[in-house]
Amino acid sequence: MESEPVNVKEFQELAKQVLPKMYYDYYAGGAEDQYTLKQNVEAFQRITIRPRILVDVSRIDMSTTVLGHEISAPIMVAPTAMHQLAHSEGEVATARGAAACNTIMILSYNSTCTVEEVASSCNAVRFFQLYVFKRRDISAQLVQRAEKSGFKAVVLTVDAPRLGRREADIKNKMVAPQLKNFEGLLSTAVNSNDGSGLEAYANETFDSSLCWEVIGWLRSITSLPILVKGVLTHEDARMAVEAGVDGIVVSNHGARQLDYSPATISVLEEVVHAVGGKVPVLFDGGIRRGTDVFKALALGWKAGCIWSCSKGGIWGETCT
Ligand SMILES: Cc1cc2nc3c(=O)[nH]c(=O)nc-3n(C[C@H](O)[C@H](O)[C@H](O)COP(=O)(O)O)c2cc1C
Ligand SMILES: CC(C)CC(=O)C(=O)O
Repeated sequence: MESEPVNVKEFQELAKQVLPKMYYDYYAGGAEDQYTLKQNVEAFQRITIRPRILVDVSRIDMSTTVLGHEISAPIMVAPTAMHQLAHSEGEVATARGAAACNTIMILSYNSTCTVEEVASSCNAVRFFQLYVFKRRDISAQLVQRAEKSGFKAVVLTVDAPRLGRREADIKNKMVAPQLKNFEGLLSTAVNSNDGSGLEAYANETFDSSLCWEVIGWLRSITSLPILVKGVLTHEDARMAVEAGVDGIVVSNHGARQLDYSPATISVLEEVVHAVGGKVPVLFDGGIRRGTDVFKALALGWKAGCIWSCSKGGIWGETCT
């Protein structure tokens, strides 16, 4: 590319040029036929905007609050694993970026930098994304380390009882590195001769028996607010509210888990309606532009509404 990139698509193209194929495919890919991956973006493209004229827009304030934390715009950093596969500074650099933009970063449980390294690198408000291992003691330790390091919320990912079947990772024999957070606790390194090492790591460690009981368990080990990430139906949204969560993230994990799950923008209204403003609703999947953020906002009427875009490195909230 001759000139500076001007949109997320162009950044993605640059990434393809410079990253090893195994890593690019891991970052960019979805599960199985990648039908939902395509739909996440195309469902946004099908929504058009009905503009109104002669409205004074000379002074715009996009700032908002998420769980009481003020951010400059309804955009935050979604949790994505293993940033050091793309850059040696990894999540520390991402956190600095979030701080510079005055927004919140959600650090992945599977980060390549430790929670302590990220915490000491900048003053960004940070949330901690959690997977629950079969070894709950290890997950508890991580949550408690995050809390001690000043993270402000736990985002529990619930759409990965098993890792999605990502066919590119299987073909590339995707390597799972040793993650520093777990050094001395558990081996995460899988160099697989037989398919995706990442899938082997996840299937070995993630607790596939997880059910609603986990919310009570989490409450018993942390005083941080708890958000549930991976809600796609009104039934589960209501159950999450009843379970006492502090927030809901509408997400299909960037189409990396269950292929043929709906495009997230197509279920946002259903979830927002079911939640009825009781807790904030966050959103991610397919956001690639500011107009996508606007569309998600417009569909999140009457509720605090948050959304994210990992490919563009953004997330956000508004309140109407
Ligand atoms: C490379 C990559 C790694 C991810 N890692 C995690 C993770 O560790 N934990 C998690 O809850 N979600 C993870 N996600 C899902 C994102 O948090 C988010 O739900 C999704 O990427 C949003 O869709 P989008 O990629 O279309 O913006 C990952 C997504 C990508 C692309
Ligand atoms: C290491 C993986 C389990 C992280 C993840 O959630 C993902 O790749 O989507």
